[in-house]
Amino acid sequence: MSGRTTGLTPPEDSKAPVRHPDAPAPGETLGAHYDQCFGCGHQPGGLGLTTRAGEGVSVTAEFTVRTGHQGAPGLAHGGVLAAALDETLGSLNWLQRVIAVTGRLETDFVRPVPVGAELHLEARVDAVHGRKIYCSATGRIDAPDGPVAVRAQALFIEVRVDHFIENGRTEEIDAALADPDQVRVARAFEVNP
Ligand SMILES: CCCCCCCCCCCCCC(=O)SCCNC(=O)CCNC(=O)[C@H](O)C(C)(C)COP(=O)(O)OP(=O)(O)OC[C@H]1O[C@@H](n2cnc3c(N)ncnc32)[C@H](O)[C@@H]1OP(=O)(O)O
Repeated sequence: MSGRTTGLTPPEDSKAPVRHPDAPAPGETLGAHYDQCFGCGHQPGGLGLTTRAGEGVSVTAEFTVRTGHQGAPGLAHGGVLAAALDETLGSLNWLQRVIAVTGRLETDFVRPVPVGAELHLEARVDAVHGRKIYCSATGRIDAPDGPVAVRAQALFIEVRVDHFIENGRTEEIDAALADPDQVRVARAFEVNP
């Protein structure tokens, strides 16, 4: 394998990640950050990922590959697997109480994942440098210690809630801002909203 790109290598003066004191306890299920989210929301075509807080700044998640997730016959689409990794990595936001979005996501597809398989994902923050959050994730087939199917290295960039307000379609942003549950979730992510 060719190894990491420089964009995913934490600078030498990076800091160790810090779990926020108000982060959900290890084992606690993390809710959806947005009900319409393809990854963690509750919509028929989505992944319906269930994520739990882990130790330190880590999370675990599972999702079952369904027929609507196919690329080749009987196998999960690579983009769906990358989305599952991306979503699991995004859930690390809950433990740091920051809002961060994916800047770069590098994925290794190690094994094909059949329809019906349950993908067990684990993600952690490796290092933080200013707004840059360096993290990694692994997806295993059918058990937390099952064969590795996918791996990812990622760089998330911390943003303010304005990132969504300024860039999202007005219709959905207005609905989100009018929804007290959504505002509560945004505040749970952001230390200084
Ligand atoms: C109301 C809703 C509330 C709930 C919300 C919860 C949402 C959670 C969602 C989770 C859902 C799941 C997750 C999802 O799916 S998130 C959805 C997918 N991601 C996006 O849509 C992000 C699109 N990109 C952007 O908006 C901007 O490019 C961002 C914000 C990322 C940076 O633009 P910004 O202008 O702000 O910053 P900057 O350009 O000065 O860069 C800053 C630093 O970062 C470095 N850099 C940047 N990119 C890369 C790269 N590709 N490789 C290597 N390095 C990169 C850059 O060199 C610089 O470094 P340095 O010079 O400082 O050393």
